[in-house]
Amino acid sequence: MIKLVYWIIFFIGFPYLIIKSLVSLILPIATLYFIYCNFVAPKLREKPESSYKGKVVIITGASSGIGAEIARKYAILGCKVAIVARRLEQLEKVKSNIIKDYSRVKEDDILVIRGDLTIVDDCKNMVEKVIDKWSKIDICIWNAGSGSLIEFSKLQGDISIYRENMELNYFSLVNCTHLVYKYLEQSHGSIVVISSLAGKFGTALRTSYSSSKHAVMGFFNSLRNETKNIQITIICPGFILTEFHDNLKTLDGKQVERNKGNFMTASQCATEIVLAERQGVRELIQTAKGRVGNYLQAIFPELIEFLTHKFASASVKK
Ligand SMILES: NC(=O)c1ccc[n+]([C@@H]2O[C@H](COP(=O)([O-])OP(=O)(O)OC[C@H]3O[C@@H](n4cnc5c(N)ncnc54)[C@H](O)[C@@H]3O)[C@@H](O)[C@H]2O)c1
Repeated sequence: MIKLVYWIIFFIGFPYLIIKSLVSLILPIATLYFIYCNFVAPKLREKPESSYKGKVVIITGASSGIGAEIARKYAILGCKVAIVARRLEQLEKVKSNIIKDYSRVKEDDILVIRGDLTIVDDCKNMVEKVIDKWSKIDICIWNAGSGSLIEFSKLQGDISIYRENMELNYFSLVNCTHLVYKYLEQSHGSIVVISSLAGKFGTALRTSYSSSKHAVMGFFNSLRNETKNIQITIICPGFILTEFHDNLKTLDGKQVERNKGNFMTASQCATEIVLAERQGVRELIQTAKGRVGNYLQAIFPELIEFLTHKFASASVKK
């Protein structure tokens, strides 16, 4: 009988005590670490608004949506802003609206550059123009991007949409980063990459878009390890109210109908992006569901796959 009691203490009592003390030690430490990393450290790192005066910022895809709003935020901070996209008229409109709304932003503070970022010479021209005008580059916001919704099994022997997504969402960023690298090293500057939740999770209909955003995140997460002088911030927005959804490429070329009721505004999205850059955040996932999903994915990938599959089946049907 006494032996049995010893055995119970040995096999249940001791493990119980060890686990309990570990939990009571590890849980508070993990919670404090989480709070420090997510709330305290970013505040401590936050660059003051005044340090942005005169900084040179390049923003790609600034003719609409998130890019246009980011341009506005940096211009208000007193930066010199180069806005880049293919549609010159739209870019001029973005520029004149900013100048009209904020009298302290002058004509000379915003440089409009027309360019298709999938064309290497256009990217070179973009960098040359900025250096000619302001002789330095401090922040690059790689925002231009396009999406697609494709059911893989319906492809008819043509993967051109995959190449187009990759060309703009991945290769153009690699090329532009290569071109600005030495300037950013000199200025100890920043790169902000607008990825997507699709860069963190794979979901149905997004084999093309999601792979291009996964690729770009892989590139910048690796590059971060090669440089000490350049800050790299990756942004993963959820659904944002922009033209992006009207321009999604589909196999039949038709537009996709969407209920946009709960989409975040481009202005809110841009405010969070600029703050993330100021606070030196390495990765910002812009929705609560996305943040929880990201933690769960590391521990229970099957659960996330089950959930994404469930939601995706509904969207494939639609
Ligand atoms: N809107 C969303 O729900 C959402 C969600 C997650 C991620 N994103 C990402 O945010 C970024 C900005 O998208 P948005 O929502 O503002 O959409 P948007 O369509 O308003 O903006 C895209 C911008 O990229 C420009 N662009 C497209 N192709 C180009 C090219 N070849 N050369 C130069 N410029 C080009 C467009 O002219 C436009 O200015 C994209 O990278 C997109 O993948 C958007």
